[in-house]
Amino acid sequence: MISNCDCINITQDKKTNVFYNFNGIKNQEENKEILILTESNVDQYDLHNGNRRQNISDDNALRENDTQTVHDNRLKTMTSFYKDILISIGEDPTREGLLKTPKRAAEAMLFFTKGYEQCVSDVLNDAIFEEKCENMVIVKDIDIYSLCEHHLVPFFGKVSVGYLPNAKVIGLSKIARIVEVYSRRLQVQERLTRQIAEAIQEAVQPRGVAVIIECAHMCMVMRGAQKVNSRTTTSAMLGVFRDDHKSREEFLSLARFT
Ligand SMILES: Nc1nc2c(ncn2[C@@H]2O[C@H](COP(=O)(O)OP(=O)(O)OP(=O)(O)O)[C@@H](O)[C@H]2O)c(=O)[nH]1
Repeated sequence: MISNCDCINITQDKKTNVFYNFNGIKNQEENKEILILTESNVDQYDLHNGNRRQNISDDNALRENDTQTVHDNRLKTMTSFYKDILISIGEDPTREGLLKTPKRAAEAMLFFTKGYEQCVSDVLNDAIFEEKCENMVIVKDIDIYSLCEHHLVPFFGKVSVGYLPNAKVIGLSKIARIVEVYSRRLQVQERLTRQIAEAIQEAVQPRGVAVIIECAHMCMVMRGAQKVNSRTTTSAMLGVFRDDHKSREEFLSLARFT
């Protein structure tokens, strides 16, 4: 903490040198007032572009350093907001069926966005192995559930990830964990696709990475355009997969996208 005024603390993120302020409830343990990002510092975090978390070595998830007290304060604040939402839609939050709903909804939202609690380097856990493998590795049909950042409603589907190793392989489960870190955040499908590809590229420096995602977006199904059967496919091809159509074809055929 570098300065303190009545109800706002200005804090410096040591990794990025970014200054940001929190408002809210006192954290007794650390004698800091820390609660929730304000609108002004969301820009500083470049949350919309996800730029701050592009680089594994500089990946610093927004809620990664939450203490239990900060987590409890988030939950308390969000519960109160959800109660207001119930009132705003004309409901009675005191009726029996809704008594616990604000807290449940707050817990659910924190779960849906739990990717902010982890960064890629945490989940990798050094599970990178030296291996003389030159053939394509594909992990396919990984289920994903994410939240569209425009409407805060779900999009979900499957992701397939392939890479051509270059003397190093990554623990298979870590591919699924990387997918989880980035999908459990507010997202657009294109950025999610790119972030997964770039994280694997950075982790094992393979000859190429291919990521393909197919999702149904509830913002297009349940509201708006209401196109129930629409699916969105996005891909990110890096290295050999971008330059060599045979490798790309092999990936698409093994991942069953052709
Ligand atoms: N490219 C992209 N667009 C998305 C994604 N998720 C939601 N969107 C789009 O974000 C857009 C937001 O458009 P707006 O016109 O600002 O919002 P809106 O009035 O709710 O739009 P409609 O959905 O057309 O009713 C919509 O076209 C959504 O389909 C995504 O993952 N990728």
